[in-house]
Amino acid sequence: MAGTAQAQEQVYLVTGGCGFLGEHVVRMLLQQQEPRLREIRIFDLHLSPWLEELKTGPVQVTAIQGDVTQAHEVAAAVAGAHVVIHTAGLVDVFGRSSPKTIHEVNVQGTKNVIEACVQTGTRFLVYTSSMEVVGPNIKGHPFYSRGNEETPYEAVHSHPYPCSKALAEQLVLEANGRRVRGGLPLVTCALRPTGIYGEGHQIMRDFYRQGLRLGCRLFRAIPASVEHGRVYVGNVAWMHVLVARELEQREKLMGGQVYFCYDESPYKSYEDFNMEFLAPCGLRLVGTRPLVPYWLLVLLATLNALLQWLLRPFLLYAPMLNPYTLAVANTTFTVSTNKAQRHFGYEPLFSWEDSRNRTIRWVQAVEGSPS
Ligand SMILES: NC(=O)C1=CN([C@@H]2O[C@H](COP(=O)(O)OP(=O)(O)OC[C@H]3O[C@@H](n4cnc5c(N)ncnc54)[C@H](O)[C@@H]3O)[C@@H](O)[C@H]2O)C=CC1
Ligand SMILES: C[C@@H](CO)CCC[C@@H](C)[C@H]1CC[C@H]2[C@@H]3[C@H](O)CC4=CC(=O)CC[C@]4(C)[C@H]3CC[C@]12C
Repeated sequence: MAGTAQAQEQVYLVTGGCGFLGEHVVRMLLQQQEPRLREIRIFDLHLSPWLEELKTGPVQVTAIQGDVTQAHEVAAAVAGAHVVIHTAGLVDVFGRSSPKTIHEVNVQGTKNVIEACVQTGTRFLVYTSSMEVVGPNIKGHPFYSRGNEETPYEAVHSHPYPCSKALAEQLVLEANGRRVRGGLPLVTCALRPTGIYGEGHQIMRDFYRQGLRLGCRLFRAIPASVEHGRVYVGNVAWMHVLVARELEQREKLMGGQVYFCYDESPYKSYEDFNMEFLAPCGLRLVGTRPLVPYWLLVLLATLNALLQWLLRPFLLYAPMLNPYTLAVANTTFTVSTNKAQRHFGYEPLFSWEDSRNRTIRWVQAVEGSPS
């Protein structure tokens, strides 16, 4: 009996568990049948209907509607959890939300999660950071090609999203070793995905819809030579699950560390990579070189930013193209590292072929193929 109680003792909390990545983390935790998992708590501002179907399995699934900016709500959700996987965040590089709101959710929300761990005695915290904490910086320095966690880069930000992710990551790493209730040290680490793709990726869906509107075409805007790191959502989720599992055994090695999320996805430009999925769904990318000169794109992006500012009192104008998204899309950033493999034995769970097929099937199922 004691063995059974011991075997099923752990409670995991996934903040943002109804988001694009969060849903994959939750499903992965259940699929992998974490041996000691008794309960998964899903804490999100908006709860999704699919949660209901998960409630019939052997692991208790508890949905908690809450806001990470509210310290008391976070503390109540964290109390009694062994591990917190903090994926909740406001992902906004389009200017939909104010900088203040982005800061509140991403920075204050993360502070609340850390303080809740300390107050309630939760020892293990996995934070979903981002490649954006590195760059591109405000000085316009090129990102790096095939970089790793040690590659030097002057990370200086002005855009609210990367600023907030960088600050939050710093808080999480600095919290490593703090004494939690009961006297034991908090063990934290941060995972930095590059651009995530896969089932549920809204921007991919937006590009697909845009292509359909344009007669099954998309027009190349970024040179094919600018490579942008991408990683499959299932592998990112798997990395989170592995880190959560291994943190206790390897706290000395993993505590306070950052890990880029990587897999076998090929190095390509943002647009060429998207075509890996959109071409089998009937779209084509027009042009082997950008059809619009770069200076014109910069001008359009600046105009969009100006229009957004002018129209803000009346309506929300938030197009995909703005100076920041152009800078990210137009600056090479790819990672090549095996730190996660060395530190906690990570190998991608999904091959590139599998990741690609799953994503294609999702685009086809969501939208239906054009005739
Ligand atoms: N999508 C991407 O390419 C990348 C995302 N990330 C990070 O991964 C994490 C998850 O991102 P996605 O799944 O793409 O975003 P998402 O927007 O799909 O998911 C975020 C989830 O957080 C929840 N949330 C937002 N504000 C909240 C609040 N105040 N209280 C409670 N829950 C709240 C949302 O309801 C949503 O379910 C974020 O922290 C993001 O910064 C990092 C690198 C790349
Ligand atoms: C210039 C346009 C012509 O088609 C293309 C614009 C594409 C952009 C909307 C995307 C290009 C790169 C993306 C970002 C990148 O993948 C890294 C990210 C990490 C995160 O943590 C959040 C999302 C994002 C900022 C992602 C957002 C969309 C792009 C800027």
